[in-house]
Amino acid sequence: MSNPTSLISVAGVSMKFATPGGELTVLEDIDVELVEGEIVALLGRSGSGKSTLLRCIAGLTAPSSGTVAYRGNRLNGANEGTSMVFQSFALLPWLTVQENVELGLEARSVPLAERHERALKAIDLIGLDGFETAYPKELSGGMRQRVGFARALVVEPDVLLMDEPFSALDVLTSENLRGELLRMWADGTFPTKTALIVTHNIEEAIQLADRVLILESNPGRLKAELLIDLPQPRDKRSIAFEALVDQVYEILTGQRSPERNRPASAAGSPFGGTATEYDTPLPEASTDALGGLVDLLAELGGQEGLAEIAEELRYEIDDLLPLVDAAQLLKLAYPTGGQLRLSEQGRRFAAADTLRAKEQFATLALEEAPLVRSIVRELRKQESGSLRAETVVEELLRSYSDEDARQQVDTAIDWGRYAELFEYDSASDRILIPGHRDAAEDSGA
Ligand SMILES: Nc1ncnc2c1ncn2[C@@H]1O[C@H](COP(=O)(O)OP(=O)(O)OP(=O)(O)O)[C@@H](O)[C@H]1O
Repeated sequence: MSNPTSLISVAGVSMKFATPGGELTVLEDIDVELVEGEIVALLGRSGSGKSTLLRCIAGLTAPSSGTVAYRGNRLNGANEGTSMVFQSFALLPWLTVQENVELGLEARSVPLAERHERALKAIDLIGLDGFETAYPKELSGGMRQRVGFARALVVEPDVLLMDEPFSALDVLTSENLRGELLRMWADGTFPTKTALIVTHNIEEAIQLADRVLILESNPGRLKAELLIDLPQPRDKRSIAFEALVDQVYEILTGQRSPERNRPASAAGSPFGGTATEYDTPLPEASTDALGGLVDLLAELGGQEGLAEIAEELRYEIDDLLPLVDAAQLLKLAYPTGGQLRLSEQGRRFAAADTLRAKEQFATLALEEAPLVRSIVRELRKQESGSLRAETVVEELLRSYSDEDARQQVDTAIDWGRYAELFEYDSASDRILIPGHRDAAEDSGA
């Protein structure tokens, strides 16, 4: 049997962006080969660089280093062999369904009559006949995304690129659309040779793909590749499917590097702390949700599969994994083999009354959460016993984006308030040592 034709070759691709603190490496040394006849899923946490890699493959962004080639030819601009389906549908509201679908062909200078004919065929294929003259606002989310698919497929691309195409749809609609696409793929009517789908939904990746590529974050590196050789249609309740889901959770929660991908030029840490403090970001987890997770685990006997927890809570990985990271950082629980297990600390925390739980949390936060510790230390140095939250954000801008820096401070405030290590006055945006509210109001510093 001859080897399948290689359509896309990504070799040594890295991507860096400039930030106020220096360069941020988003993708590092990625090698990916897409061959004819396969569906590949690219899975990773939010911010791991999935969309950036997809944009490099589409030729919409040039990598900082490395190459992307289509059928052996290195890209130098848009990749003519691909078309894209977006999470947000990206339809033009003033054009009808048919006109939106024809757009893809217009960009490739296809004559008018042929455009009409091919658009009607794509509309028919994707189950949109009857809606040719409708405007996007008249359509449900599912129908709008069908237009997104028809517009991408009308050019009959060698490689269909999909950026979380189902994540804006409700569960039933996305299930239905995924099922239809798989049926077309199986009976050979799907007019593309290969498909690459970006997703953060583990079950979706395993349901659709022949191969799942897992990207790790900070920086985005290829962490693992899983071959999924289950026959289609795949039964999500089967033991083999569930075992694969557990395996992905295990990979995603596996030994994470404590070193943050901080910009190369950044040095030092907030308020003169150590480099390690600077490099350990707080996971975006509220104390409420963290307490809820620990309680749930305790109710379940101290251990449960991450997939089962996600299902129970109806959480996506981007909801659950920051909580798991926070529980792990604070030594309340730890992931092992796709399961989450309470530690002795975690058991005590779950069993404690509110006051004791807060005291325990305060000790853990001071020991394990560097930013909380830095803030407490800095507050003690201030005569007013208070500090502008924005000052902390500014310190963090040396190594985080604006949004991430504010999120770090918001999380630290939530943790510190719950632990009663400090208070926060939203009107003045000041963090205060408990009991120093009046002093801060007087000083105005
Ligand atoms: N043009 C840019 N300039 C600076 N930083 C950028 C730029 N584009 C992306 N980033 C950063 O690169 C990182 C990866 O972004 P990307 O959108 O590729 O991740 P993702 O895995 O697709 O995330 P999500 O699942 O949230 O969409 C993020 O931290 C993002 O802020």
